[in-house]
Formats: sequence, C-alpha cells, structure tokens
Amino acid sequence: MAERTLVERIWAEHVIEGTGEELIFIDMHLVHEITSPQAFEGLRDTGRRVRRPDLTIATADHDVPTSSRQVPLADEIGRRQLMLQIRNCREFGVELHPMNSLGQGIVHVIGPQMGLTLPGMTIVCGDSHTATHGAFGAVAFGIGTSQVEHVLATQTLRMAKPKSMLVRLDGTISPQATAKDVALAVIRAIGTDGGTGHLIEFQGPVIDRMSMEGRMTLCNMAIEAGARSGLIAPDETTFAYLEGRERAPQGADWERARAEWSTYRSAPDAVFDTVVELDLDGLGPQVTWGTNPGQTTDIDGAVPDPAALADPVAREAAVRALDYMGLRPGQRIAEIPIRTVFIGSCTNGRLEDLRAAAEVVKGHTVADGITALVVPGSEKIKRQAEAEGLHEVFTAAGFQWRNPGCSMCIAMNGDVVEPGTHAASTSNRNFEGRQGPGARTHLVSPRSAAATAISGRLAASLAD
Ligand SMILES: CC(C)[C@H](C(=O)O)[C@@H](O)C(=O)O
Ligand code: SF4
Repeated sequence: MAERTLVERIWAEHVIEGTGEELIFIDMHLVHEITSPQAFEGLRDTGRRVRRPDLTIATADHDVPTSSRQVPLADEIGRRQLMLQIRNCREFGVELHPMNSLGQGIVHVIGPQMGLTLPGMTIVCGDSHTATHGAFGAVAFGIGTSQVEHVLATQTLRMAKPKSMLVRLDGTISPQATAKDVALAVIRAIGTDGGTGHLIEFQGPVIDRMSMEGRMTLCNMAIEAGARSGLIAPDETTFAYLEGRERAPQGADWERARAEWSTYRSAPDAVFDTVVELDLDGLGPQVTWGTNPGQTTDIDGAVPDPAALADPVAREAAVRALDYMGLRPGQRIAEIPIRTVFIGSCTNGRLEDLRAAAEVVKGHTVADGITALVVPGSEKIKRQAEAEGLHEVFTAAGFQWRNPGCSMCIAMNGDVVEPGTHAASTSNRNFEGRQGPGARTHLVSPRSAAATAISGRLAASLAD
C-alpha cells in the first residue's frame, strides 16, 4: 500500500461504504444551541431518535451572558434557544452541560478538557471551529445544520475526503510570539483561501515545541485559512495533556491506547496534495489591521499601503478594509486608539492563555478609557484560574472577570464592541461587524491583549 498521511489512515478506519462521497462513522458529535434546534426538530418531525446519545454531547456557549447568570435571561432569543436546548437534550437523551453547571463552556474547550477529544477520532459539530480538536490528531470539522440532523439520526456523515495539505513550520519563533502569532503568520503567508478544500497537517520544529493549548489555538484558526480543518500528529505533549483526564482511557486501557496512538502519524514519505514550508525563525507578535485574518502585520509595524500590493483583488480588499477600520496607510499600529480588550474565546480562552495574560498584567493597571474583559473558556477553567488567584490579578488591574461563554467573540450574548471603536481581541475573526455593528477588531495573542490593555496601545509587551 502507498505510504499514507495521518488523515488517510483515520479516514480509512472510519469509512463504512462508498467511493467519492463516502459514508464515514463519527466518533463524537458536539452540539451547541445555535445550530442544533432545527436538527432536533427534523428528528421530531420524522419520529426518529438520536442514534448514539452516548457519542453526543451538548453545551451552551454562544448565547449565554457572561455577566449576570440569573434566570430567566433578559434576552428573549437567548432565553428561547437555551430553553429549547434543555428540552431537546432531555427528550433525546443527550448529555447537556447547561449554563450554570460545572461542565459548561465553549464547545471546543470542554471536549479536550474532559479528555473526550482523542487521537484518531472523527469529530463533528455544527460549528466551523471544530478544527480545534485536530490538535490531538483527530479528523474534526464543522458541519451544517442538515448534516447535524444526519449525524444525530445515524452517527454517520456522507462526504468526500478533503485534499491533503502539509504546512511545515521551521525555525524558532521569538520568545514574545505565541501560537496565536504563528496562526496569524500562517494565514498572512498563505491567505484566507490558502487552505481551500484541504485538511492541513501542521508539522515541524515549531509544532514539536508547541504546548497542547497552543496547538489547539493553531488548529482552531486553520479554518480561517480556508481549510476544512487542521490537525497535528499526537506525541508526548498530547499524551501528557490527556493522561488522567476524566473521560480519557484509564489504567491498562490508557497504556494500550497510548501505544496505539503513537503510531498515528503520516508516513515520512507520504504524499500530500499541497505542501507549504514556512520559515518562522524570529517571528514576532502579529496583529490584524483589516477585516480578515490574513490582513496581518507585525504588532510593532505599520498599516500597509494598499497601493504597494501587486494583486488587484488584494489591493481592492485592503482599500475597503482600511475604510471600514478607519485607518490610513503607513499609520503606526501603536497609534490605533484601542477602547476595548477582550481575552477569551475557543481560540485563546484556556488556562494557559489566562496565565500568560495575567503574567503581563500583574501589578499594573488598565489604561484610562479602556474596557477590558477576561472570559474563561469554561467553568472549570474559571475555577482553576480562581484557585491560582488569576482573577485577583485581573480585577485588581481593572479587568472585568466574567462567566464562561463565546462572549465578545461573536457578540450575540450582550457583549459587544461599541460601533466605530477599536478592540484588541484574542478571538479568531475580525470580519466587519463580528464583534458588533461597526466594531473594529484587531486579532492578537493573550499576552499582546494584556499588554495593550495596560499600555493603552497595541503592543506585545510593556517594555515596548
Ligand atoms: C454560530 C456558529 C455556527 C459559528 C461557526 O460556525 O463558527 C460561530 O461559532 C462562529 O465562530 O462564527
Ligand atoms: S468562541 Fe467564537 S469562534 Fe469559538 S465557537 Fe464561540 S463564537 Fe465560534
């Protein structure tokens, strides 16, 4: 047999039938309140049940307010969607981690946290950032609501195997740069359509040295490069993260699983449809200046001049982006007036992210005129952070310490950026209106967000 990529192996292990569009078995189906109501309704209409409730797990994240958690919620749509989710999960026997429960959190944060996300799995969710789970060497991708219904009813999905892409990351990034900066640098290099139709496998020394949290950040953003998903072969870092987690295999099962997982890697001579090699040696902190995650530059740099862009489509997009963002070509990034700082989301709302931000914040005060929020990715992360005293570091500095949820990443829960103002955000999308109508988003790492809140300007550290 030809030498295989990791994706080919996982795919082959899950194919039930077919060629071209194949029917594949799904090992885990994650469900949130936004993309599931119609799917459950479809089951109800046709008198079907959830085929494998034991492989289906739900949480509330997009709609939940992060300030007051008093029920009933003031927001009508949120209240209805959350109530419906409770009803659906009860009726169909699906495990739900609702608002105000210990297991609640952003869907892509709780899977790994519980040890449910494991190497070699197929994982789906009605959510594009399902790619996050690929960090464990799983084939994980977002699906639409009709596919959610199909998976609920059958635990299978019909789809064509994505094309394979290898993104090899060489060199040593600067000490101030993080996985978020790597993600932004990759999209800056290959563009928001660079991965279209592909499932990206990340390899190389930059990946080998990256923490599990960092790998989740990177795979989370593979989708912003247009890819179906991203993944990283499991290694010692993966196993150390998983060992002892609540739902991960235990004892002899753990030993067996670990031995098996260590064989989950692409053959050295596996052939990929597309190969990209990037030298990230010395990479510094990045920031987006425009309205897509590829419109990125160095945080200590300047807004680019669209006129300097050779590609007319990119030039036109840059002109439009600068207009929306209210920025001038050549303007220093440090001169952009920031009003809001958001630390959180499934990209950067994990404990490691909060620790990195707190390290910068400790002993300092949020600059005048800046509203700064920290929103842990899950209730467990919130409690762990509190046990470490991180909340005190943040609140003493003037940050708001919130309850877990998607929050200002998507602005459908009351957390919004004021129209026409600039926000430094650790989330993954900077599209027009993403953080509220007229909001101007700059994507950064948690450390950079923290340094920005304190210094009052986009910066990667306080010494700058
Ligand atoms: C609401 C949901 C469908 C959406 C997604 O698919 O990603 C959201 O999570 C986002 O980040 O834009
Ligand atoms: S945190 Fe943001 S990107 Fe992640 S699932 Fe929620 S809305 Fe989507």
